[in-house]
Amino acid sequence: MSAIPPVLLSDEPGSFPYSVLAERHPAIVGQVREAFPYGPDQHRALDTLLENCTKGVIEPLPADAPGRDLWTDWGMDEHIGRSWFDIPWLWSESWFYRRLLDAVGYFGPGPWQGVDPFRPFKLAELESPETDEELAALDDLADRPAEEQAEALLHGSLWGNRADLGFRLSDGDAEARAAVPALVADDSAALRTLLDGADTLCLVADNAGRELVPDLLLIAHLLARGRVRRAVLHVKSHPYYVSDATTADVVDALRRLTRAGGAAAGYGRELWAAMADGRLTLRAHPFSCAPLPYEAMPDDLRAELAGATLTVLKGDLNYRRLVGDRRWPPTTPFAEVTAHFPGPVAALRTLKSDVITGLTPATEAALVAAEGQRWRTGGTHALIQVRP
Ligand SMILES: O=P(O)(O)OC[C@@]1(O)O[C@H](CO)[C@@H](O)[C@@H]1O
Repeated sequence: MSAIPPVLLSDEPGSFPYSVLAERHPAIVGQVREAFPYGPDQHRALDTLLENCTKGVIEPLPADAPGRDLWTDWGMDEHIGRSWFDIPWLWSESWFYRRLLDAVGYFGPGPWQGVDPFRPFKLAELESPETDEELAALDDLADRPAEEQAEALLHGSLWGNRADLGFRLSDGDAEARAAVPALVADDSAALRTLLDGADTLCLVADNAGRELVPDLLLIAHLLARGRVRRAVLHVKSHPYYVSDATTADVVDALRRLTRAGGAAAGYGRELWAAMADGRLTLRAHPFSCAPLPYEAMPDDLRAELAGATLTVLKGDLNYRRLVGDRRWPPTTPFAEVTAHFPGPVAALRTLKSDVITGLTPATEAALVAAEGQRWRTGGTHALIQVRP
């Protein structure tokens, strides 16, 4: 068993975690503020949040705040009074989204209850010409052999993870940088074996829009071909990390598909029918927005995932939560750091933060020789890792 490195904090100026707290979060506050005709109370609360998240300390949730008990279970009391930069990065990031939702009145009561502050950005992406193009490409794919379709849809879902609005906010050039198609780790053969004839596939979604659409297409394909009997799509219980998918985002994506025409509409109808007959279900467990690694998941979720043939975790944040948000030596075996997970698990992720495991020494050496450490955070590399 490898030695366990400490969890990532955000206290090192110049590091990626530091930039997220010092730059990305203030930028998100600014964008949300501009996107809605908020009133003076909300503007004041956003000012307070901005000051607090960059210069202040963790302050307790009010006694009557919704979800306060959960946050107490998730370690709030031990962080109170400490700088956001000195506590685990994973924790302070989740806290930021929680406090942002408080500031705009998301948890209510009041007229802004349930109004997703990120919805305008998510909808803009769903309506973008890029989404049109991606959906139109499905018409050509429809004539290809089933295996080729499955492969294309799997890679669509994987690379869809580049479409992360939080990431693009703090890295304006991200989209223009060319992706490197060769995966840094590729267990897709093991993934195919697990998916073939699977009873239950749990897919833990990441971003809405241009990531969720290909996730849904992949699920539709697997269900329609009978490769998977049923699928459970785990989404966030509330808006999170800007573009993370909620139930409302699934509904928007399904509507987008069904009105697209062509092959896309066929996928949309398949998914709509699968929702109706129970082959596709949604799950929004509160732990989906917890500031903790999956190793700490509660018993009910553990039991549920233990019953799945395979759980596929999408994206960078889920990867961090799966392996623990630690600076592992990159060659630490993936199977070792995911041994805690209650069943077979796969990660589909583009690399957008420092955490990485499961590389061969040769792969790591080649990446470092070519790019220094930029490959870790640039969003140009991707991986498929499986622990059967
Ligand atoms: O999980 P996702 O959408 O793939 O990526 C999330 C992300 O943009 O946000 C985190 C930093 O704020 C990092 O894990 C990563 O850069």
